[in-house]
Amino acid sequence: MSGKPRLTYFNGRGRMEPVRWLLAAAGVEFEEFFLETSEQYEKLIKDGVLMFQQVPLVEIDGMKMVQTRAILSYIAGKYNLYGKDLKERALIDMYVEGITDLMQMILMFPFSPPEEKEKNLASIKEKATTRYFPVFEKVLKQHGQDFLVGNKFSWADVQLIEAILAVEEKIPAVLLGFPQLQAFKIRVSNVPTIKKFLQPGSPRKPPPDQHYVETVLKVFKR
Ligand SMILES: N[C@@H](CCC(=O)N[C@@H](CS[C@H](CC=O)c1ccccc1)C(=O)NCC(=O)O)C(=O)O
Repeated sequence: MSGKPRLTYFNGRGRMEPVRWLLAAAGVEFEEFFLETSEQYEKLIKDGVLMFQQVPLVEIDGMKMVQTRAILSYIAGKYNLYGKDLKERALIDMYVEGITDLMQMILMFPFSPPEEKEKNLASIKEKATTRYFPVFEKVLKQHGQDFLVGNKFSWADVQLIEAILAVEEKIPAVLLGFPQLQAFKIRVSNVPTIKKFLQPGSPRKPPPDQHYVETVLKVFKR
């Protein structure tokens, strides 16, 4: 047992990517087990390791954690990325949940039928630019601080930078109307642990491709 957290998921972003980002932001190294076959998945279920027969699974501090939100909250709390008090934690929760709603659209995009892709991409652009990004542009403008909550680097900043980069992969000019977010992106990209995660060779996963989609569908026999 190396003592490092052990992540069980596909070799791709999916629901595990925010966990990789948060551990990396905290400067925590981790191991990964990549699900490739339905036999591996069924063995995890048979061994009683997946509480709800689902992944992500993160083995950390002697626990076999499932449910992405619970995993992320635990990591944020453990590595002091969850605000200084209950109110800052509530603000971080609101920001993270909002961004997660946007990321869910991006997560499911590769699984959408070809005839719906154009519509779904337009929907991602519309929600990012009219519902989600304006919130954080206003927060940064109003308090004029480097980070979203308590003028300290937190889980909310990690989730926002991940979302900005993911949306830019699909819509490169998306930040044009958001000068505060442009400055935020540069600032947070230069936080040493984030800078390292953004370099080649880090555990950050590439955008989902057809192989990833086919692997997921094969493992779940969909
Ligand atoms: N609340 C939970 C949910 C966790 C969850 O939906 N896990 C999935 C794999 S994620 C996968 C990959 C997406 O890129 C995906 C997700 C959706 C559709 C197809 C595949 C799963 O294990 N499905 C097996 C089943 O449900 O039988 C959490 O937040 O952790």
